[in-house]
Amino acid sequence: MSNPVFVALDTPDLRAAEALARSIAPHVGGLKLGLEFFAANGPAGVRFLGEVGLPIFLDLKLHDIPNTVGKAVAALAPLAPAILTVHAAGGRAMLEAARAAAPPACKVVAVTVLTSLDAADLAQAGVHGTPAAQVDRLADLTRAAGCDGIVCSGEEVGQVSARWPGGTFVVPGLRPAGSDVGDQKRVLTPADALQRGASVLVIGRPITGAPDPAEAARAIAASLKASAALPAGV
Ligand SMILES: O=c1ccn([C@@H]2O[C@H](COP(=O)(O)O)[C@@H](O)[C@H]2O)c(=O)[nH]1
Repeated sequence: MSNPVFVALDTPDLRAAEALARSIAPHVGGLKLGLEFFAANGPAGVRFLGEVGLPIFLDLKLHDIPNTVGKAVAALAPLAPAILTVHAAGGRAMLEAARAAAPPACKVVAVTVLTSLDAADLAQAGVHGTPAAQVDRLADLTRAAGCDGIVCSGEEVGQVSARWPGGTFVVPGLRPAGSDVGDQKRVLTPADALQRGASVLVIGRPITGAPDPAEAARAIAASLKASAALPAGV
């Protein structure tokens, strides 16, 4: 993957998503479509944006019993996503069912600890310890289930990528220095995350909410090159 940035098109508006996608396409490596977009536009919307010509990351964060998740993944397979998310907390059998039902070319990655959560949030949910410890536990479970990688924050990607050679490490919660973090709690800059071992950089509002999204995407790509984190020519 040359340009690791997948832009999160978090909008229910199909035409707005298309316009954004086309304007930033030269500066990103793929499009991430999540719950907001999928709830409004469904599989037809995914096919429509597929015509932009960039890899599609379906971020649906599936989390249910193994039978249900397996069948949902099978139903999504004709959309040929490059990446698909499930929740690692769904357990080993659910992760195995997702991997078995996905096309071989689709990377199935499991969300460990959402980047909008910190240690206090985890404690409220009965998980005591640091986000980093929980990410490690769920990464081990995901790997044992045969999935391709995980979603974690930039704070954990260094430790977890060192433990899992060949894994795919998807990192959201990315903010260029000085930008608004919004609802994210575990954040890092895109260049720092890449240098720590991220494979895929998920960036939404810093691009889509910018006055000039194409310029914001271009500047982020330039920051990756400047930090020597991205191969020349990208
Ligand atoms: O732990 C996670 C998992 C997924 N996301 C998704 O990434 C983007 C982030 O958007 P920003 O606007 O850059 O904050 C969004 O689509 C989330 O659903 C995440 O943030 N954290």
